[in-house]
Amino acid sequence: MSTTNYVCYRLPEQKEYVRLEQREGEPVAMKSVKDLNGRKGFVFAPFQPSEETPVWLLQPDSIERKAVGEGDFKHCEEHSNTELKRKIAEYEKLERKNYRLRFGLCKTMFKLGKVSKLVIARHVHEMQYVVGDPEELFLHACRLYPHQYIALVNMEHAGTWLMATPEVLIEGDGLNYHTMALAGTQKMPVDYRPGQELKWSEKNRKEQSYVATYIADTLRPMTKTLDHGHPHTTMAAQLLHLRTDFDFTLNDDVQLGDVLDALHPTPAVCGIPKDAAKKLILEYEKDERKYYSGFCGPYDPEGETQLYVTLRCMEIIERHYILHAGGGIVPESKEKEEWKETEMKLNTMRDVLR
Ligand SMILES: C=C(O[C@H]1C=CC=C(C(=O)O)[C@@H]1O)C(=O)O
Repeated sequence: MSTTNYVCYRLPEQKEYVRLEQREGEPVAMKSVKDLNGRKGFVFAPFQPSEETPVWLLQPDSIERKAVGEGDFKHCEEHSNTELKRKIAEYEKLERKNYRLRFGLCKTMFKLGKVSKLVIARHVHEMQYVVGDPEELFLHACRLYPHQYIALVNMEHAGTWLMATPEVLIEGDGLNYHTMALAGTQKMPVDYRPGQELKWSEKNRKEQSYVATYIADTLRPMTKTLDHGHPHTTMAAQLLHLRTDFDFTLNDDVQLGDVLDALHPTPAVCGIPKDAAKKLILEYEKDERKYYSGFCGPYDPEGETQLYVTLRCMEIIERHYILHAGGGIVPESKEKEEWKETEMKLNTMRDVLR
């Protein structure tokens, strides 16, 4: 499927999307986020850079702006094969058991004092849908989720990924930058009005405050100015999250790649303390996260940068889709509720398929 190197992205609230293609040569593969210093292009970075999953930088020789339009999406067909259905049911049982085990392990790590927050993720194989054209799926996602950042990344060596994410990692114009601490989740009530404030549990507030504190502590030594607002409710497809916004300008000797290297991965996708949490995640989700919970978007330290965290996403592989979603676990978390939360997050991509 991934024979050409192209990306399509649509910023929140926009009616147009951008299609970038690199026909000459290959996207640059980098070993670390810091290697972005002095470069520009479209970045596709993994949770943890490695030989198999480097940081990619696509440098387009074709740039098109196109209307999303109305369009009529032909939904993916479902396989009717009973043997496949039996396999899927078996797989789902195993996946449920596996999550329970990892949640238990998380609680042990809290008791041992190794971590105080850990994001555990699920990597779910959906095999019952017959694959459609990824660009059609992208357009369908744009129409379904007008308030999200939608991106389709198709790179020969990274595969084909589609996302509808609410989380900005860094956006700015070369001078003024913005980021957000996004965490805590609840289902959006049917009568929810945009801007409406809701009650948030102590558990959700704590989960989000870890992210806000981490961002403030990380940015403080790198920035000339740093301002932040209060945690408030924000929408993401069928869900609500808690969010704190940060605006900042960089110290003269700090480059944007250094800031990304310091920030990523935030406790919204990793944990606290960062190194211990990352070590546990790499131990238990070694080959699975890949580009999920990394970041992607246009990057130009002297111009426009719009980098988002790769959440509510799926990898499209010839015969099936691998959907990814995780959630922050703290000692107060309850297993069944956390499982339900990951199901709701997975539904963002499932709803694009069904
Ligand atoms: C890790 C994910 O979401 C993060 C962003 C918002 C809320 C989150 C939470 O409530 O756990 C996560 O930190 C995901 O969607 O896979």
